[in-house]
Amino acid sequence: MASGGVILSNSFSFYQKRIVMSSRMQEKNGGASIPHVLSVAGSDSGAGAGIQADLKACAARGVYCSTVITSVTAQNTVGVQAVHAVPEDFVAQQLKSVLSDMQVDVVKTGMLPSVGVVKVLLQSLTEFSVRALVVDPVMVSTSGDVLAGPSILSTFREELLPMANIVTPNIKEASALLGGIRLETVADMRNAAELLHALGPRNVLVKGGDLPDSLDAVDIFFNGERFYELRSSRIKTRNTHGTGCTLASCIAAELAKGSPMLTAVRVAKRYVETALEYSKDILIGNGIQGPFDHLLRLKSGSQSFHRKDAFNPSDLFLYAVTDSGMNKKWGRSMVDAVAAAIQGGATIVQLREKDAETRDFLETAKSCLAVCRSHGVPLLINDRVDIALASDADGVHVGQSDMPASVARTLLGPEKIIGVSCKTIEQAQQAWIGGADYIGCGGVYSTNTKANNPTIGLDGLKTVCSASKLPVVAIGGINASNAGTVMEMGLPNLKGVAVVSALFDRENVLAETKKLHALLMEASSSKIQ
Ligand SMILES: Cc1ncc(COP(=O)(O)OP(=O)(O)O)c(N)n1
Ligand SMILES: Cc1nc(C(=O)O)sc1CCOP(=O)(O)O
Ligand SMILES: [Mg+2]
Repeated sequence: MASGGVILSNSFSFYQKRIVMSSRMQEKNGGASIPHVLSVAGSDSGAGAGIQADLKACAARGVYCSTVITSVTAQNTVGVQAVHAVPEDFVAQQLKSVLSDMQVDVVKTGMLPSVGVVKVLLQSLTEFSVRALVVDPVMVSTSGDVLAGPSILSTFREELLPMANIVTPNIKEASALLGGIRLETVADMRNAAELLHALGPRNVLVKGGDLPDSLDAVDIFFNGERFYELRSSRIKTRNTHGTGCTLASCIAAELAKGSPMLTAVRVAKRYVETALEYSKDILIGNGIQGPFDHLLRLKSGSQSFHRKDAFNPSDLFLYAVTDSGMNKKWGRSMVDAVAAAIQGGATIVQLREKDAETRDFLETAKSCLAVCRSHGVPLLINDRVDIALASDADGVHVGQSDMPASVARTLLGPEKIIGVSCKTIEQAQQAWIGGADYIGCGGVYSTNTKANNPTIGLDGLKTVCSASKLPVVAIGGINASNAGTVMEMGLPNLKGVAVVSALFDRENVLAETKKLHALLMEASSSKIQ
């Protein structure tokens, strides 16, 4: 065992052993190994910190996380109400169960409530080799509750820190580990990092989040040779419960993936910053310090998260597809055009901006989204999955030469809407397999809006509709004079019509949309399914 770290993290012998082991396992089980962090920490019933935060952080970073629970806390956003320590021999049993069976890359520690638990852990680490040990020296919760008594300090200093590849104290913890020295400035933090490093860990990260009077959050990273001042903007939010656990877990996760230490720290900091920014307004619990959202999904005000159904096929009834050329020609902005279409009865909108600069497209998408959201009308983006993601639009529409639906689904997740253009039964089948929500089928009639677009006619539409497992919207040359005919055919799965020029290559978008809407209502009153 190398001193000052569990095992040489870049040791050739480790990698050799790992490769041999994993290829043997792969031969045996036909599987691939994935980076693995073992979290040895306490449970937080409020799930903002502790084991629960570690699991979420590792999941968010794409790393497997196993757990050894050292203590069970009754805890919420107000504070820690009770602590129940897990017996030391049972902590030992959990360690053995995990380490004897699974190839753990990195061990990350959080709440270690007794000297006995630290010793049990150290014993396990001599029996089972891992690549790195990340020590988050949890002593006081963010609410101020004491989670590890002073008796443990000397064990931390003398036995645990010398084994650590990195230790990540906040200012209070760094001060406690160093016998109560005052830490009030960045210079004090540098000094503390150096003193802590002398205790044996290979790297030290002193977190300055609690440093008074600083505009940005400064952390000091010291690797024994160089100091790094890692600065990030201070995010104003009550939702900071669990940031320490998360940061340490994220460092462990990046190390498990093979990153060098400084990279792992930088990535972890950026991840925590992003998560805090993303969840700065969410409200969970009534206490002064709330949890944040590791998976960046609960963003306050995000209508898409709260949407009950990801997609309602009847939204395809009157599908307005924009065209910037047409709107420019008639001297109106995209947002005004979309607002008028919605007012006239459009039930779904697609932004089809073929020539827009990316930045302009994104801004337009955001503005149109605000209008659509305020009316409960879904907004899809034509072709550009990146714009859909960046604007948080409700989904995308892709064609046969765009990104495949299955890839778009992977990128957008299960809740977004995906539409695919199909002219044949095979394409419709493929769209269904790829995870699309609906298909656009055309050109039903010839069109000047899309160049070189083969017309499949009403017969082609009928063929695809009859075979489709997905709802269908008809497109191509549809206007007030033929929409009734299309809908009155009563084709299976046909839910509506998608229209560009009949709405937007007109002077009065509102009036044209109203007219088409009324026609569709009439035609569908007996026919639409
Ligand atoms: C509802 C709807 N159906 C079909 C299309 C056409 O998509 P695609 O084939 O990708 O062609 P472009 O629109 O990208 O030129 C559509 N946009 N919407
Ligand atoms: C964008 C588009 N896709 C089509 C397809 O057949 O897949 S036809 C088309 C253009 C539709 O415009 P208009 O309503 O002005 O005819
Ligand atoms: Mg396309």
